[in-house]
Amino acid sequence: MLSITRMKSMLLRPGMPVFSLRIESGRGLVCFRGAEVVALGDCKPLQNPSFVKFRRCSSGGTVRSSEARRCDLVDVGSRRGEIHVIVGPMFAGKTTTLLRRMQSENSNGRSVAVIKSNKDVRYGLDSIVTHDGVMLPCCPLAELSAFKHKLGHDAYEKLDVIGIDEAQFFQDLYEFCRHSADRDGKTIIVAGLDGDYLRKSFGSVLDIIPLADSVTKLTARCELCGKPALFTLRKTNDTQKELIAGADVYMPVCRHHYVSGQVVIETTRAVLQTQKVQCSSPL
Ligand SMILES: Nc1ncnc2c1ncn2[C@@H]1O[C@H](COP(=O)(O)OP(=O)(O)O)[C@@H](O)[C@H]1O
Ligand SMILES: Cc1cn([C@H]2C[C@H](O)[C@@H](COP(=O)(O)O)O2)c(=O)[nH]c1=O
Ligand SMILES: [Zn+2]
Repeated sequence: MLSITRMKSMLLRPGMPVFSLRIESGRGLVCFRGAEVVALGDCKPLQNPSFVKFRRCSSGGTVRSSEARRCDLVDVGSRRGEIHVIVGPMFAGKTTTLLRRMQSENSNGRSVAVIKSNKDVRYGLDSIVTHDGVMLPCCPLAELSAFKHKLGHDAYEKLDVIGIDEAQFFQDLYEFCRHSADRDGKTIIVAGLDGDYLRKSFGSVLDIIPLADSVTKLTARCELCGKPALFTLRKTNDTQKELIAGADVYMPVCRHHYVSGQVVIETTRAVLQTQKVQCSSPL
């Protein structure tokens, strides 16, 4: 633990690497090397810090003779971050579960916000919408790193819970979840596809499993036999990984019907390819 009193007697020593501290309320002039504070300005005392989070100064580099840097001190000790991941095939209830969890957090008096990828415009842009048509306002983004700036620093500081839908479309998912939970003490609830139509890892969803407090894999109903559906079958011949669509293109299936269905689709694709080659070659 670092008390303000320990900070008083430190003097700047030129040529030292400098970090910065952030405090939740107020701002301070403080520089330190490792856990040693090397200079102190008009800092407000930390409210009973169980520990303070050290971060390298945004300007980085070393301290020149009499220079001090404006930075904040944050007492993150009282806020413990969490990460909860909800995965499964399409139509498994991932968005429904996320939406219900966010409503529950909100009714418990916690401040919540939901983000979704701006790639998903199937049912509208500024709401997350389940396949049943249930909606919740959200912030559509291309990258999660834009969220704090878009929401505003003070509003972000007040947030307790952040929901992320269609997480497979965010390339910066890992770093956003890590920083928001570890550094900022937020509860992050992530909903997304674990696999694409080929049952391959989709985006960074599987990468955040090692960061997670909990992982929930949901199932849908197999459209062909009614058994639990683990996978998403693409009914068309499209082969690109990202194809925004609903039941017109995709259906949830069990393992048996995925394997048999995939065989039918691959055979059809091969036949069509052969016909295309024959049609294009001279007689
Ligand atoms: N084959 C299916 N199995 C399960 N639910 C289905 C199926 N087809 C349509 N649905 C509907 O989809 C809803 C789940 O929608 P949603 O939460 O948006 O799923 P996800 O986000 O996982 O794609 C279910 O409540 C159900 O009404
Ligand atoms: C399997 C698969 C899906 N997608 C797209 C299709 C939808 O727009 C979303 C998933 O929506 P949901 O909330 O899980 O129903 O992802 C894709 O681009 N590629 C795929 O392989
Ligand atoms: Zn089946």
